[in-house]
Amino acid sequence: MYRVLVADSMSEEGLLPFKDNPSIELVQKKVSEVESSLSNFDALLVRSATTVNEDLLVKMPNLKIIARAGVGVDNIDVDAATKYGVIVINAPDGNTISTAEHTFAMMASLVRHIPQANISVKSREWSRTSFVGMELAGKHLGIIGFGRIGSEIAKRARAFEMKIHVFDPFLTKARAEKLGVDLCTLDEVLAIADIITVHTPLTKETKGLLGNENLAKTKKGVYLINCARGGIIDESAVIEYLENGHIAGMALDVFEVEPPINNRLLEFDQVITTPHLGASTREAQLNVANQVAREVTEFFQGKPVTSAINMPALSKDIYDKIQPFYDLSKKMGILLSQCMNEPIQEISITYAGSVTDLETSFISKGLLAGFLKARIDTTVNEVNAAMVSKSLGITFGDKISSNNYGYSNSISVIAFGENKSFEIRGTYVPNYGGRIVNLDGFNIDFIPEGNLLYILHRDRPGVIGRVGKILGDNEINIATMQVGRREIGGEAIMMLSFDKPLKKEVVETLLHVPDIVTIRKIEI
Ligand SMILES: NC(=O)c1ccc[n+]([C@@H]2O[C@H](COP(=O)([O-])OP(=O)(O)OC[C@H]3O[C@@H](n4cnc5c(N)ncnc54)[C@H](O)[C@@H]3O)[C@@H](O)[C@H]2O)c1
Ligand SMILES: O=C(O)CC[C@@H](O)C(=O)O
Repeated sequence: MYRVLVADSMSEEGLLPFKDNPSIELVQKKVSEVESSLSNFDALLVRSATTVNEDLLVKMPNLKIIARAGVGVDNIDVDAATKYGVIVINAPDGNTISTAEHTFAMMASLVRHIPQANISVKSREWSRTSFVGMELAGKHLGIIGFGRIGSEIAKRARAFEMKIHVFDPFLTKARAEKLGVDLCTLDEVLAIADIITVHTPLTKETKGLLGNENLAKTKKGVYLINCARGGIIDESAVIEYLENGHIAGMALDVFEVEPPINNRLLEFDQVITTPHLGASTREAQLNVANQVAREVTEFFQGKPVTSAINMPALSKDIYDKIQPFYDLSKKMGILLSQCMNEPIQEISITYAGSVTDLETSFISKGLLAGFLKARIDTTVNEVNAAMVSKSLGITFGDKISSNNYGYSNSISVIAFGENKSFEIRGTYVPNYGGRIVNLDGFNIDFIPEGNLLYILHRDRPGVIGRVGKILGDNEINIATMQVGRREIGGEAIMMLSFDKPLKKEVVETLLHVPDIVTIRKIEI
Protein backbone atom coordinates (compact mmCIF):
# COMPACT_ATOMS: atom_id res chain seq x y z
CA MET A 1 0.00 0.00 0.00
CA TYR A 2 1.38 3.41 -0.98
CA ARG A 3 0.37 6.51 0.99
CA VAL A 4 -0.03 9.76 -0.91
CA LEU A 5 -0.35 13.15 0.80
CA VAL A 6 -2.03 15.88 -1.26
CA ALA A 7 -1.09 18.96 0.78
CA ASP A 8 -2.60 21.76 -1.36
CA SER A 9 -6.03 22.11 -2.93
CA MET A 10 -6.33 20.21 -6.22
CA SER A 11 -8.98 19.23 -8.72
CA GLU A 12 -10.87 16.23 -7.26
CA GLU A 13 -11.46 14.88 -10.75
CA GLY A 14 -7.75 15.21 -11.51
CA LEU A 15 -6.97 12.97 -8.51
CA LEU A 16 -9.13 10.08 -9.79
CA PRO A 17 -6.09 7.91 -10.73
CA PHE A 18 -5.41 7.68 -6.95
CA LYS A 19 -9.02 7.17 -5.93
CA ASP A 20 -9.46 4.36 -8.46
CA ASN A 21 -6.36 2.53 -7.28
CA PRO A 22 -6.81 0.05 -4.38
CA SER A 23 -3.08 -0.01 -3.61
CA ILE A 24 -3.01 3.73 -2.92
CA GLU A 25 -4.26 5.45 0.22
CA LEU A 26 -4.99 9.11 -0.47
CA VAL A 27 -4.85 11.73 2.30
CA GLN A 28 -5.88 15.31 1.41
CA LYS A 29 -4.64 17.42 4.30
CA LYS A 30 -2.22 20.24 4.97
CA VAL A 31 1.23 19.21 6.22
CA SER A 32 0.46 20.84 9.61
CA GLU A 33 -2.60 18.57 9.99
CA VAL A 34 -0.61 15.32 9.60
CA GLU A 35 2.58 16.26 11.49
CA SER A 36 2.52 13.05 13.54
CA SER A 37 2.21 10.69 10.56
CA LEU A 38 4.46 12.42 8.01
CA SER A 39 6.92 9.54 8.11
CA ASN A 40 4.32 7.20 6.57
CA PHE A 41 3.94 8.94 3.23
CA ASP A 42 5.50 7.68 0.01
CA ALA A 43 4.41 10.61 -2.19
CA LEU A 44 3.71 14.29 -1.63
CA LEU A 45 1.66 16.41 -4.05
CA VAL A 46 1.74 20.21 -3.80
CA ARG A 47 0.83 23.36 -5.68
CA SER A 48 2.53 26.58 -4.56
CA ALA A 49 1.12 26.95 -1.03
CA THR A 50 3.25 24.25 0.61
CA THR A 51 6.97 24.87 1.00
CA VAL A 52 8.94 21.65 0.70
CA ASN A 53 12.26 22.26 2.45
CA GLU A 54 14.91 20.06 4.07
CA ASP A 55 13.14 20.21 7.48
CA LEU A 56 10.04 18.66 5.94
CA LEU A 57 12.06 16.06 4.01
CA VAL A 58 13.76 14.93 7.22
CA LYS A 59 10.31 14.29 8.71
CA MET A 60 9.34 12.20 5.67
CA PRO A 61 11.99 9.44 5.48
CA ASN A 62 9.74 7.19 3.37
CA LEU A 63 9.11 9.82 0.74
CA LYS A 64 9.99 8.67 -2.76
CA ILE A 65 8.45 11.30 -5.00
CA ILE A 66 7.32 14.93 -4.77
CA ALA A 67 4.94 16.13 -7.45
CA ARG A 68 4.25 19.79 -8.22
CA ALA A 69 0.84 20.17 -9.84
CA GLY A 70 2.06 23.06 -11.97
CA VAL A 71 5.26 24.30 -13.58
CA GLY A 72 7.37 26.30 -11.10
CA VAL A 73 9.20 24.25 -8.46
CA ASP A 74 10.57 27.26 -6.59
CA ASN A 75 8.61 26.21 -3.47
CA ILE A 76 10.51 22.90 -3.46
CA ASP A 77 14.14 22.56 -2.35
CA VAL A 78 15.10 20.35 -5.30
CA ASP A 79 18.74 20.05 -4.13
CA ALA A 80 17.62 18.77 -0.73
CA ALA A 81 15.19 16.32 -2.39
CA THR A 82 18.02 15.11 -4.64
CA LYS A 83 20.26 14.67 -1.59
CA TYR A 84 17.65 12.39 0.03
CA GLY A 85 17.04 10.49 -3.22
CA VAL A 86 13.52 11.84 -3.68
CA ILE A 87 12.36 12.36 -7.27
CA VAL A 88 10.76 15.74 -8.03
CA ILE A 89 8.32 15.92 -10.92
CA ASN A 90 6.08 18.68 -12.24
CA ALA A 91 3.24 19.06 -14.72
CA PRO A 92 5.06 21.17 -17.27
CA ASP A 93 2.40 21.91 -19.85
CA GLY A 94 -0.99 21.39 -18.21
CA ASN A 95 -1.50 25.09 -17.47
CA THR A 96 0.38 26.68 -20.38
CA ILE A 97 -2.69 27.79 -22.33
CA SER A 98 -4.52 29.09 -19.26
CA THR A 99 -1.50 31.14 -18.20
CA ALA A 100 -0.94 32.49 -21.72
CA GLU A 101 -4.63 33.47 -21.91
CA HIS A 102 -4.46 35.09 -18.47
CA THR A 103 -1.38 37.09 -19.51
CA PHE A 104 -3.25 38.24 -22.59
CA ALA A 105 -6.29 39.19 -20.54
CA MET A 106 -3.99 41.17 -18.24
CA MET A 107 -2.39 42.90 -21.24
CA ALA A 108 -5.73 43.95 -22.71
CA SER A 109 -7.01 45.07 -19.29
CA LEU A 110 -3.84 47.04 -18.66
CA VAL A 111 -3.78 49.08 -21.85
CA ARG A 112 -7.58 49.68 -21.79
CA HIS A 113 -7.77 50.34 -18.01
CA ILE A 114 -10.59 47.84 -17.65
CA PRO A 115 -10.20 47.10 -13.89
CA GLN A 116 -10.05 50.84 -13.05
CA ALA A 117 -13.01 51.64 -15.35
CA ASN A 118 -15.00 48.80 -13.79
CA ILE A 119 -14.46 50.20 -10.27
CA SER A 120 -15.38 53.68 -11.52
CA VAL A 121 -18.66 52.58 -13.12
CA LYS A 122 -19.59 50.58 -10.03
CA SER A 123 -18.95 53.70 -7.98
CA ARG A 124 -21.70 55.30 -10.10
CA GLU A 125 -19.23 57.43 -12.13
CA TRP A 126 -19.36 57.82 -15.92
CA SER A 127 -15.93 59.16 -16.75
CA ARG A 128 -15.14 58.17 -20.33
CA THR A 129 -12.20 60.58 -20.72
CA SER A 130 -10.30 59.16 -17.72
CA PHE A 131 -9.77 55.79 -19.34
CA VAL A 132 -8.42 56.48 -22.80
CA GLY A 133 -6.37 53.44 -23.74
CA MET A 134 -3.77 52.23 -26.22
CA GLU A 135 -4.33 49.90 -29.18
CA LEU A 136 -2.35 46.68 -29.24
CA ALA A 137 -2.20 46.49 -33.04
CA GLY A 138 1.13 47.70 -34.36
CA LYS A 139 2.72 47.87 -30.89
CA HIS A 140 6.04 46.23 -30.03
CA LEU A 141 5.64 43.38 -27.58
CA GLY A 142 8.83 42.25 -25.80
CA ILE A 143 8.67 38.67 -24.51
CA ILE A 144 11.42 37.72 -22.07
CA GLY A 145 11.61 33.93 -21.77
CA PHE A 146 10.31 32.13 -24.82
CA GLY A 147 9.35 28.69 -23.58
CA ARG A 148 5.90 27.12 -23.50
CA ILE A 149 3.97 30.15 -22.23
CA GLY A 150 6.04 32.80 -24.03
CA SER A 151 5.52 31.09 -27.38
CA GLU A 152 1.74 30.72 -26.83
CA ILE A 153 1.59 34.45 -26.10
CA ALA A 154 3.41 35.17 -29.35
CA LYS A 155 0.73 33.23 -31.29
CA ARG A 156 -2.02 35.31 -29.71
CA ALA A 157 -0.10 38.59 -30.14
CA ARG A 158 0.28 37.87 -33.85
CA ALA A 159 -3.50 37.64 -34.16
CA PHE A 160 -3.65 41.09 -32.55
CA GLU A 161 -1.19 42.38 -35.19
CA MET A 162 1.54 43.12 -32.68
CA LYS A 163 5.27 43.16 -33.53
CA ILE A 164 6.97 40.50 -31.46
CA HIS A 165 10.54 40.73 -30.09
CA VAL A 166 11.92 37.94 -28.01
CA PHE A 167 14.83 37.53 -25.60
CA ASP A 168 15.72 34.02 -24.48
CA PRO A 169 19.40 33.03 -24.20
CA PHE A 170 18.53 29.39 -24.81
CA LEU A 171 16.49 29.95 -27.99
CA THR A 172 18.28 29.18 -31.24
CA LYS A 173 18.01 31.47 -34.28
CA ALA A 174 16.59 28.58 -36.31
CA ARG A 175 13.76 27.99 -33.82
CA ALA A 176 13.00 31.71 -33.58
CA GLU A 177 12.75 31.88 -37.37
CA LYS A 178 10.50 28.82 -37.42
CA LEU A 179 8.25 30.46 -34.84
CA GLY A 180 8.30 33.73 -36.79
CA VAL A 181 9.67 35.95 -34.00
CA ASP A 182 12.43 38.52 -33.91
CA LEU A 183 15.18 37.07 -31.68
CA CYS A 184 16.90 39.98 -29.91
CA THR A 185 19.38 40.75 -27.18
CA LEU A 186 17.88 41.81 -23.87
CA ASP A 187 18.95 45.42 -24.51
CA GLU A 188 17.22 45.40 -27.92
CA VAL A 189 13.96 44.18 -26.36
CA LEU A 190 14.18 46.76 -23.58
CA ALA A 191 14.80 49.56 -26.06
CA ILE A 192 12.01 48.75 -28.53
CA ALA A 193 9.12 47.29 -26.50
CA ASP A 194 5.92 49.19 -25.71
CA ILE A 195 4.87 46.28 -23.52
CA ILE A 196 7.24 43.81 -21.82
CA THR A 197 6.01 40.50 -20.45
CA VAL A 198 8.27 38.09 -18.54
CA HIS A 199 7.95 34.29 -18.82
CA THR A 200 11.14 32.87 -17.34
CA PRO A 201 11.52 30.72 -14.24
CA LEU A 202 12.75 32.55 -11.14
CA THR A 203 16.47 31.71 -10.99
CA LYS A 204 19.64 33.44 -9.79
CA GLU A 205 19.93 34.93 -13.29
CA THR A 206 16.32 36.13 -13.60
CA LYS A 207 15.84 37.46 -10.05
CA GLY A 208 15.60 41.24 -10.43
CA LEU A 209 16.04 40.96 -14.23
CA LEU A 210 13.89 44.05 -14.61
CA GLY A 211 15.68 46.08 -11.94
CA ASN A 212 17.15 49.60 -11.89
CA GLU A 213 19.79 49.05 -14.57
CA ASN A 214 17.48 47.45 -17.13
CA LEU A 215 14.43 49.60 -16.36
CA ALA A 216 16.54 52.63 -17.32
CA LYS A 217 16.89 51.08 -20.81
CA THR A 218 13.13 50.85 -21.40
CA LYS A 219 10.97 53.32 -23.36
CA LYS A 220 9.15 56.06 -21.48
CA GLY A 221 5.53 54.96 -21.17
CA VAL A 222 6.36 51.24 -21.15
CA TYR A 223 3.88 48.67 -19.73
CA LEU A 224 5.20 45.71 -17.74
CA ILE A 225 3.51 42.36 -17.11
CA ASN A 226 4.54 39.59 -14.73
CA CYS A 227 2.48 36.41 -14.80
CA ALA A 228 5.54 34.21 -14.19
CA ARG A 229 7.17 34.61 -10.76
CA GLY A 230 7.37 37.43 -8.25
CA GLY A 231 10.89 38.86 -8.12
CA ILE A 232 11.69 38.73 -11.86
CA ILE A 233 10.57 42.37 -11.87
CA ASP A 234 12.30 44.06 -8.91
CA GLU A 235 9.35 45.43 -6.91
CA SER A 236 11.30 48.12 -5.07
CA ALA A 237 13.05 49.34 -8.24
CA VAL A 238 9.81 49.96 -10.16
CA ILE A 239 8.36 52.35 -7.53
CA GLU A 240 10.41 55.32 -8.75
CA TYR A 241 9.54 54.56 -12.40
CA LEU A 242 5.84 54.39 -11.58
CA GLU A 243 6.01 57.61 -9.59
CA ASN A 244 7.70 59.58 -12.39
CA GLY A 245 5.42 58.09 -15.06
CA HIS A 246 8.21 56.25 -16.94
CA ILE A 247 6.23 53.04 -16.45
CA ALA A 248 2.69 53.69 -17.73
CA GLY A 249 1.25 50.65 -16.01
CA MET A 250 1.92 47.20 -14.65
CA ALA A 251 -0.07 43.97 -14.53
CA LEU A 252 0.97 41.56 -11.80
CA ASP A 253 -0.32 38.08 -11.15
CA VAL A 254 2.63 37.17 -8.93
CA PHE A 255 4.54 38.92 -6.15
CA GLU A 256 7.82 38.64 -4.31
CA VAL A 257 5.82 37.78 -1.17
CA GLU A 258 2.38 36.20 -1.60
CA PRO A 259 -0.11 37.34 -0.50
CA PRO A 260 1.27 40.88 -0.99
CA ILE A 261 -0.12 42.43 2.19
CA ASN A 262 2.30 45.32 2.77
CA ASN A 263 3.24 45.81 -0.84
CA ARG A 264 3.52 49.48 -1.94
CA LEU A 265 2.71 48.55 -5.53
CA LEU A 266 -0.92 47.98 -4.53
CA GLU A 267 -1.23 51.73 -3.88
CA PHE A 268 -0.71 52.67 -7.55
CA ASP A 269 -3.85 53.02 -9.69
CA GLN A 270 -1.88 52.09 -12.79
CA VAL A 271 -0.89 48.71 -11.26
CA ILE A 272 -3.50 46.03 -11.83
CA THR A 273 -3.32 42.71 -10.05
CA THR A 274 -4.71 39.21 -9.70
CA PRO A 275 -3.97 36.76 -6.87
CA HIS A 276 -1.74 34.27 -8.78
CA LEU A 277 -4.56 33.19 -11.05
CA GLY A 278 -2.60 32.30 -14.19
CA ALA A 279 -3.29 28.59 -13.83
CA SER A 280 -6.66 28.95 -12.13
CA THR A 281 -9.03 27.52 -14.70
CA ARG A 282 -11.00 24.29 -14.43
CA GLU A 283 -9.13 22.96 -17.45
CA ALA A 284 -5.64 23.75 -16.18
CA GLN A 285 -6.32 22.44 -12.68
CA LEU A 286 -7.78 19.21 -14.05
CA ASN A 287 -4.80 18.83 -16.40
CA VAL A 288 -2.06 19.39 -13.82
CA ALA A 289 -3.64 17.30 -11.04
CA ASN A 290 -4.37 14.48 -13.48
CA GLN A 291 -0.91 14.66 -15.03
CA VAL A 292 0.90 14.30 -11.68
CA ALA A 293 -1.59 11.75 -10.28
CA ARG A 294 -1.08 9.51 -13.31
CA GLU A 295 2.68 9.95 -13.20
CA VAL A 296 2.91 9.13 -9.46
CA THR A 297 0.67 6.06 -9.92
CA GLU A 298 2.84 4.86 -12.79
CA PHE A 299 5.97 5.51 -10.74
CA PHE A 300 4.61 3.19 -8.01
CA GLN A 301 4.06 0.57 -10.74
CA GLY A 302 7.78 0.78 -11.60
CA LYS A 303 7.22 2.73 -14.80
CA PRO A 304 9.48 5.62 -15.85
CA VAL A 305 8.72 9.21 -14.88
CA THR A 306 8.54 11.50 -17.87
CA SER A 307 8.70 14.92 -16.23
CA ALA A 308 11.36 14.59 -13.57
CA ILE A 309 13.22 17.71 -12.54
CA ASN A 310 16.18 16.03 -10.82
CA MET A 311 16.92 13.09 -13.12
CA PRO A 312 16.72 12.47 -16.86
CA ALA A 313 13.09 12.30 -17.95
CA LEU A 314 12.52 9.26 -20.14
CA SER A 315 9.57 8.43 -22.35
CA LYS A 316 8.09 4.93 -22.03
CA ASP A 317 9.57 3.88 -25.38
CA ILE A 318 13.04 4.99 -24.42
CA TYR A 319 12.75 3.50 -20.94
CA ASP A 320 11.74 0.14 -22.40
CA LYS A 321 14.93 0.14 -24.47
CA ILE A 322 17.10 1.24 -21.56
CA GLN A 323 15.61 -1.02 -18.88
CA PRO A 324 17.57 -4.25 -19.60
CA PHE A 325 20.86 -2.33 -19.54
CA TYR A 326 19.78 -0.37 -16.49
CA ASP A 327 18.92 -3.60 -14.62
CA LEU A 328 22.24 -5.14 -15.64
CA SER A 329 24.23 -2.05 -14.64
CA LYS A 330 22.54 -1.86 -11.23
CA LYS A 331 23.46 -5.50 -10.59
CA MET A 332 27.00 -4.86 -11.82
CA GLY A 333 27.26 -2.04 -9.26
CA ILE A 334 26.07 -4.33 -6.43
CA LEU A 335 28.45 -7.07 -7.57
CA LEU A 336 31.39 -4.67 -7.85
CA SER A 337 30.79 -3.28 -4.40
CA GLN A 338 31.01 -6.78 -2.89
CA CYS A 339 33.98 -7.94 -5.00
CA MET A 340 35.94 -4.79 -4.13
CA ASN A 341 34.95 -4.30 -0.53
CA GLU A 342 37.56 -1.72 0.37
CA PRO A 343 37.80 2.08 0.05
CA ILE A 344 37.78 3.26 -3.52
CA GLN A 345 38.54 6.62 -5.11
CA GLU A 346 37.18 6.30 -8.61
CA ILE A 347 34.62 4.47 -10.68
CA SER A 348 34.92 4.52 -14.43
CA ILE A 349 32.32 3.07 -16.79
CA THR A 350 32.83 2.35 -20.49
CA TYR A 351 30.06 1.62 -22.97
CA ALA A 352 30.49 0.01 -26.36
CA GLY A 353 28.21 -1.29 -29.10
CA SER A 354 24.45 -0.78 -29.36
CA VAL A 355 24.02 0.50 -25.77
CA THR A 356 25.81 3.70 -26.79
CA ASP A 357 22.69 4.74 -28.77
CA LEU A 358 20.81 5.04 -25.46
CA GLU A 359 20.79 7.56 -22.58
CA THR A 360 23.88 6.06 -20.90
CA SER A 361 23.98 8.70 -18.14
CA PHE A 362 20.85 7.09 -16.66
CA ILE A 363 22.40 3.60 -16.89
CA SER A 364 25.58 4.90 -15.21
CA LYS A 365 23.62 6.40 -12.31
CA GLY A 366 21.91 3.02 -11.83
CA LEU A 367 25.33 1.32 -11.62
CA LEU A 368 26.66 3.93 -9.22
CA ALA A 369 23.54 3.64 -7.03
CA GLY A 370 23.92 -0.17 -6.97
CA PHE A 371 27.55 0.21 -5.92
CA LEU A 372 26.89 2.78 -3.19
CA LYS A 373 23.82 1.08 -1.74
CA ALA A 374 25.86 -1.43 0.25
CA ARG A 375 28.20 1.26 1.57
CA ILE A 376 25.90 3.85 3.10
CA ASP A 377 22.78 3.62 5.21
CA THR A 378 20.81 6.43 3.56
CA THR A 379 18.63 6.04 0.49
CA VAL A 380 20.69 6.05 -2.65
CA ASN A 381 19.20 5.81 -6.10
CA GLU A 382 19.70 7.23 -9.57
CA VAL A 383 18.43 10.61 -8.30
CA ASN A 384 21.18 11.22 -5.72
CA ALA A 385 23.88 8.72 -6.72
CA ALA A 386 26.21 11.34 -8.25
CA MET A 387 25.78 13.64 -5.24
CA VAL A 388 26.36 10.83 -2.70
CA SER A 389 29.41 9.61 -4.61
CA LYS A 390 30.87 13.14 -4.56
CA SER A 391 30.26 13.45 -0.83
CA LEU A 392 32.18 10.18 -0.32
CA GLY A 393 35.08 11.52 -2.38
CA ILE A 394 34.53 8.98 -5.18
CA THR A 395 35.06 10.41 -8.66
CA PHE A 396 32.79 8.99 -11.24
CA GLY A 397 32.84 9.17 -15.00
CA ASP A 398 31.62 7.35 -18.08
CA LYS A 399 32.80 7.17 -21.64
CA ILE A 400 32.14 5.45 -24.94
CA SER A 401 34.61 3.10 -26.61
CA SER A 402 34.72 1.33 -29.97
CA ASN A 403 35.96 -1.93 -28.34
CA ASN A 404 32.91 -4.13 -27.74
CA TYR A 405 34.96 -7.30 -27.04
CA GLY A 406 33.01 -9.17 -29.72
CA TYR A 407 29.59 -8.60 -28.07
CA SER A 408 26.82 -6.56 -29.66
CA ASN A 409 26.87 -4.38 -26.54
CA SER A 410 29.23 -4.08 -23.62
CA ILE A 411 29.27 -2.27 -20.26
CA SER A 412 32.59 -2.29 -18.38
CA VAL A 413 33.21 -0.81 -14.97
CA ILE A 414 36.46 -0.43 -13.03
CA ALA A 415 36.67 0.59 -9.38
CA PHE A 416 40.04 2.03 -8.39
CA GLY A 417 41.17 1.68 -4.78
CA GLU A 418 44.43 2.83 -3.23
CA ASN A 419 46.47 -0.20 -4.24
CA LYS A 420 44.24 -2.23 -6.48
CA SER A 421 41.44 -2.05 -8.98
CA PHE A 422 38.65 -4.43 -9.96
CA GLU A 423 36.94 -4.65 -13.34
CA ILE A 424 33.64 -6.21 -14.36
CA ARG A 425 32.27 -6.47 -17.86
CA GLY A 426 28.69 -7.30 -18.72
CA THR A 427 26.51 -7.64 -21.77
CA TYR A 428 22.81 -7.90 -22.40
CA VAL A 429 21.69 -10.79 -24.62
CA PRO A 430 18.08 -10.42 -25.79
CA ASN A 431 15.96 -13.36 -24.51
CA TYR A 432 18.78 -14.46 -22.15
CA GLY A 433 19.11 -11.30 -20.06
CA GLY A 434 22.10 -9.56 -18.54
CA ARG A 435 25.30 -11.62 -18.12
CA ILE A 436 28.70 -11.00 -16.61
CA VAL A 437 31.30 -11.99 -19.19
CA ASN A 438 34.48 -10.88 -17.50
CA LEU A 439 35.38 -10.61 -13.83
CA ASP A 440 38.67 -8.96 -12.94
CA GLY A 441 40.25 -10.10 -16.19
CA PHE A 442 38.82 -13.67 -16.13
CA ASN A 443 36.52 -14.60 -18.99
CA ILE A 444 33.42 -16.15 -17.46
CA ASP A 445 29.66 -16.22 -18.12
CA PHE A 446 27.12 -15.98 -15.32
CA ILE A 447 23.84 -14.29 -14.44
CA PRO A 448 24.40 -11.65 -11.73
CA GLU A 449 21.51 -12.72 -9.50
CA GLY A 450 20.74 -14.38 -6.15
CA ASN A 451 23.21 -15.89 -3.67
CA LEU A 452 26.64 -16.14 -5.22
CA LEU A 453 30.10 -17.19 -4.09
CA TYR A 454 33.16 -15.82 -5.82
CA ILE A 455 36.32 -17.86 -5.19
CA LEU A 456 39.76 -16.83 -6.39
CA HIS A 457 42.16 -19.79 -6.32
CA ARG A 458 45.22 -21.31 -7.90
CA ASP A 459 44.51 -23.54 -10.90
CA ARG A 460 45.48 -26.88 -9.29
CA PRO A 461 43.82 -30.31 -9.54
CA GLY A 462 41.33 -31.08 -6.75
CA VAL A 463 40.34 -27.53 -5.69
CA ILE A 464 36.94 -27.66 -7.36
CA GLY A 465 36.37 -31.19 -5.99
CA ARG A 466 37.20 -30.15 -2.41
CA VAL A 467 34.86 -27.16 -2.63
CA GLY A 468 32.09 -29.44 -3.95
CA LYS A 469 32.68 -31.93 -1.13
CA ILE A 470 32.50 -29.30 1.64
CA LEU A 471 29.28 -27.90 0.21
CA GLY A 472 27.83 -31.41 -0.19
CA ASP A 473 28.80 -32.36 3.39
CA ASN A 474 26.86 -29.25 4.52
CA GLU A 475 23.79 -30.27 2.48
CA ILE A 476 24.22 -27.26 0.20
CA ASN A 477 22.95 -27.61 -3.33
CA ILE A 478 24.98 -25.80 -6.01
CA ALA A 479 22.53 -24.21 -8.47
CA THR A 480 25.10 -23.09 -11.06
CA MET A 481 28.85 -23.07 -11.31
CA GLN A 482 31.12 -21.22 -13.72
CA VAL A 483 34.89 -21.36 -13.80
CA GLY A 484 37.54 -19.31 -15.55
CA ARG A 485 41.33 -19.01 -15.58
CA ARG A 486 43.97 -16.83 -17.13
CA GLU A 487 46.52 -19.58 -17.90
CA ILE A 488 47.12 -23.24 -17.01
CA GLY A 489 48.32 -23.44 -13.41
CA GLY A 490 47.85 -19.68 -12.81
CA GLU A 491 45.08 -17.79 -11.02
CA ALA A 492 41.56 -19.09 -11.56
CA ILE A 493 38.06 -18.25 -10.37
CA MET A 494 34.82 -20.03 -9.54
CA MET A 495 31.44 -18.33 -9.44
CA LEU A 496 28.83 -20.52 -7.75
CA SER A 497 25.18 -19.78 -7.15
CA PHE A 498 22.92 -21.29 -4.47
CA ASP A 499 19.22 -21.45 -3.77
CA LYS A 500 19.75 -20.14 -0.22
CA PRO A 501 22.28 -17.77 1.35
CA LEU A 502 25.44 -19.55 2.43
CA LYS A 503 26.21 -19.78 6.17
CA LYS A 504 29.27 -17.90 7.44
CA GLU A 505 30.80 -21.10 8.93
CA VAL A 506 30.72 -22.82 5.54
CA VAL A 507 32.53 -19.89 3.94
CA GLU A 508 35.12 -20.05 6.72
CA THR A 509 35.66 -23.81 6.14
CA LEU A 510 36.09 -23.17 2.42
CA LEU A 511 38.76 -20.57 3.16
CA HIS A 512 40.95 -23.35 4.63
CA VAL A 513 40.98 -25.32 1.37
CA PRO A 514 44.57 -25.27 0.06
CA ASP A 515 45.07 -23.07 -3.02
CA ILE A 516 42.01 -20.92 -2.32
CA VAL A 517 43.20 -17.28 -2.22
CA THR A 518 40.06 -15.25 -1.47
CA ILE A 519 36.34 -15.82 -1.18
CA ARG A 520 33.58 -13.25 -1.49
CA LYS A 521 30.02 -14.03 -0.53
CA ILE A 522 27.79 -12.00 -2.84
CA GLU A 523 24.09 -11.23 -2.64
CA ILE A 524 22.33 -9.51 -5.51
N1 LIG B 1 1.02 32.66 -12.92
C1 LIG B 1 0.86 31.38 -12.92
O1 LIG B 1 -0.08 30.85 -12.34
C2 LIG B 1 1.82 30.54 -13.68
C3 LIG B 1 1.35 29.38 -14.33
C4 LIG B 1 2.24 28.61 -15.04
C5 LIG B 1 3.57 28.96 -15.08
N2 LIG B 1 4.02 30.04 -14.42
C6 LIG B 1 5.42 30.41 -14.46
O2 LIG B 1 5.75 30.85 -15.77
C7 LIG B 1 7.11 30.62 -16.01
C8 LIG B 1 7.32 30.08 -17.42
O3 LIG B 1 6.64 28.86 -17.58
P1 LIG B 1 6.83 27.99 -18.92
O4 LIG B 1 5.95 26.82 -18.80
O5 LIG B 1 6.75 28.85 -20.13
O6 LIG B 1 8.35 27.55 -18.73
P2 LIG B 1 9.37 27.07 -19.84
O7 LIG B 1 10.44 26.34 -19.12
O8 LIG B 1 8.68 26.42 -20.97
O9 LIG B 1 9.97 28.45 -20.38
C9 LIG B 1 10.85 29.25 -19.66
C10 LIG B 1 11.77 29.91 -20.66
O10 LIG B 1 12.60 30.84 -19.96
C11 LIG B 1 13.85 30.84 -20.61
N3 LIG B 1 14.85 31.42 -19.73
C12 LIG B 1 15.52 30.82 -18.71
N4 LIG B 1 16.39 31.71 -18.18
C13 LIG B 1 16.26 32.87 -18.87
C14 LIG B 1 16.88 34.14 -18.77
N5 LIG B 1 17.85 34.38 -17.88
N6 LIG B 1 16.49 35.10 -19.62
C15 LIG B 1 15.52 34.87 -20.53
N7 LIG B 1 14.92 33.67 -20.71
C16 LIG B 1 15.27 32.69 -19.86
C17 LIG B 1 14.08 29.38 -20.91
O11 LIG B 1 15.04 29.22 -21.94
C18 LIG B 1 12.71 28.93 -21.35
O12 LIG B 1 12.57 29.01 -22.76
C19 LIG B 1 7.57 29.69 -14.89
O13 LIG B 1 8.26 30.45 -13.93
C20 LIG B 1 6.30 29.23 -14.26
O14 LIG B 1 6.46 28.94 -12.93
C21 LIG B 1 3.16 30.85 -13.73
O1 LIG C 1 -0.80 26.22 -8.55
C1 LIG C 1 -1.08 27.29 -9.10
O2 LIG C 1 -2.22 27.71 -9.23
C2 LIG C 1 0.04 28.13 -9.67
C3 LIG C 1 0.81 27.39 -10.70
C4 LIG C 1 1.88 28.18 -11.38
O3 LIG C 1 2.45 29.16 -10.62
C5 LIG C 1 2.92 27.26 -11.93
O4 LIG C 1 4.10 27.52 -11.78
O5 LIG C 1 2.52 26.28 -12.57
